[in-house]
Amino acid sequence: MLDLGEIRKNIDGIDRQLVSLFEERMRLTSQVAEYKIETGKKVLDPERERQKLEAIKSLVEKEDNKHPIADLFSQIMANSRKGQYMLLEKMGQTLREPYEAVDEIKKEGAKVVYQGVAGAYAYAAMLDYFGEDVDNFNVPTWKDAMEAVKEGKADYAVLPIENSTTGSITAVYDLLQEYNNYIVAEVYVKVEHVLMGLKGTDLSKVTTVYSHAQGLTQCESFLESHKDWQQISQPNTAVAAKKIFEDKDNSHVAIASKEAAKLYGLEILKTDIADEANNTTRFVIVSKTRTFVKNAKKTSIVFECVNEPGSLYNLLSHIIYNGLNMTKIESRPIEGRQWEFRFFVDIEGNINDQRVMNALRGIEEESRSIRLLGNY
Ligand SMILES: O=C(O)C(=O)C[C@]1(C(=O)O)C=C[C@@H](O)C=C1
Repeated sequence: MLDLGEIRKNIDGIDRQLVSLFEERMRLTSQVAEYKIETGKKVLDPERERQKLEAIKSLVEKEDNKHPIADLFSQIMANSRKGQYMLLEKMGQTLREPYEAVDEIKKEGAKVVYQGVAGAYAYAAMLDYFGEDVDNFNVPTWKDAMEAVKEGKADYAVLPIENSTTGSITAVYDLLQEYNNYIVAEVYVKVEHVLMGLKGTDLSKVTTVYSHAQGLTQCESFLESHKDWQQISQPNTAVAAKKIFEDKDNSHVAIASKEAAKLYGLEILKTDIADEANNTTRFVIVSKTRTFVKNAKKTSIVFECVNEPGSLYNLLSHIIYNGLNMTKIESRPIEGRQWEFRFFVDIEGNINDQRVMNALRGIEEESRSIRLLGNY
């Protein structure tokens, strides 16, 4: 009968040797880092790693151990690289481009653009962040909003990026990639649909309800109890509210935001009519300048990795290795390269946080490209 205690004691002895050899190896790779700092040589040396793995595999006696040993040494070298990036960043050898750090994003006198019409949810997000007196204008598309910021016609754009029920707004992610604008803040707006009509509207006399198709779908249960109402969709919820105001017919009602009711002087007939109580949209505030608040807590990046096994895993390992929390990942196809993707990632932390610096450094060195989208 084998003695488990005895076997484990032997394993413990071997592990002690592995740990001490690992530490000795890490000390040597720190010296390599010093050499690389002096000479400007890149940390990642794919040819050396390839040769190393081949050599290691040829050392094993048992064929079955070839794959596990290569796996183990890939990890050891990945960790040695991470240690080297950490040293490089500590020595001030950063690749990060400079930015302006401010106490607060400047809101006074700012000109803001949003997509849609007054009373829409982007409009509510804008008022929420910039205040009621903000100097603003609207444009028909999200791309127009990005363009207005790029051309300096607006200081900031307000764009929806994700909804808690329906997910990411992928077109806006693509625009963040296309334009060299930066995310400087975010705002969460609860999408609270309310029923509105002219002052003194009698619900029992209503014949028609207007809203955006999404608004009608999101209030399905409420509309079930008003089956006799004709449902008519409009380009967006604010247009529906405007229609009630203009048509002056008190048998017509609209489903839109509270802001839309206020804007068109309509009476709120019923609140909380959406099926999903916590329907929230996250909006980003985008600027042309690299100006981030000093106490920013979230870092957004976009990167592309080479199309080979494990490449995404390896890049994300920089986030894990530095103990950071990744709060979001979104993949989008790369135009002109079928079935290749770029990844949008949000991590908790400020870009001045050592751990964030190390992770971004590692991804920068080992990805095909990376861009900092914002720190807010
Ligand atoms: O030899 C080097 O240049 C090192 O930086 C050391 C090491 C390793 O851990 O073996 C780490 C990273 C390189 O990609 C190659 C090898």
